[in-house]
Amino acid sequence: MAVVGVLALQGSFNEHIAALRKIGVKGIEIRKPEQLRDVTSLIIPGGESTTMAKLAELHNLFPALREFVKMGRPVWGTCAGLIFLANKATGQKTGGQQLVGGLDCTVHRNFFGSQIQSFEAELPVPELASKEGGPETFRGIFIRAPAILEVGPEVQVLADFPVPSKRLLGSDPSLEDQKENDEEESKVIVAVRQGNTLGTAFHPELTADTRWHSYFLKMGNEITEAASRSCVPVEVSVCHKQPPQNDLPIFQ
Ligand SMILES: NC(=O)CC[C@H](N)C(=O)O
Repeated sequence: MAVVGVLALQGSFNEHIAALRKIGVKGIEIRKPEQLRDVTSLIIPGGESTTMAKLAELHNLFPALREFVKMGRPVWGTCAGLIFLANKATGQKTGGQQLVGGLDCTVHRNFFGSQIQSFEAELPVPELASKEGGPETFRGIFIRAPAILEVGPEVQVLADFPVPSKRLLGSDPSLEDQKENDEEESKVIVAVRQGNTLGTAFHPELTADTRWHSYFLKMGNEITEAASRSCVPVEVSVCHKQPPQNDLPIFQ
């Protein structure tokens, strides 16, 4: 049986563990570097990335987290976790914060505004639906969420979200004069994959739809199978044919 580590310094780690339990997978809380040895994949949850980074520093977790990503183990960052995994973050607090890195993208913190501007949206998720079945869209819960503004060539975009073009002007000074863009729509990226690294700007663990969790688990299977045919693959056989219920919160 797969054992997934969930970084448990702060934020929605319990909700991720509950979502994993729903698909029959054990999630264990990670608070110390040596605990990473016991898991084959890792989820870095949402929360508050500056606080989480300070706690990770305090527990000397950054070198072990970077090593884990470098080894090609599957790692998924949601929201603040996505910020952790980005190679570059903008909109940080004064003094910045340490990042784990590994995901070739630029993430803008709090892109959609403050806590009260948090929102939910149905996101088209073609790759997720083709691999996991179920509805063509996924209900994204964005809580003071970041957005991905740039990705490198090896990054696969799994979901994006429309925003007014002028919303992006502040992030690219060369666009300042394009006032005619006022009514136009652009897109920001909200879910990506690069090899075994997955990032979502929203919170799948706060919905009843476990497709991102099973998608992530299968990323683990892909490398396990490649590394050793003798390993027992993770069983993830969840039926997603019915549209998921909106039954927040799922944490039990
Ligand atoms: N829901 C979240 O994880 C929010 C992330 C938060 N805005 C940060 O910068 O850390």
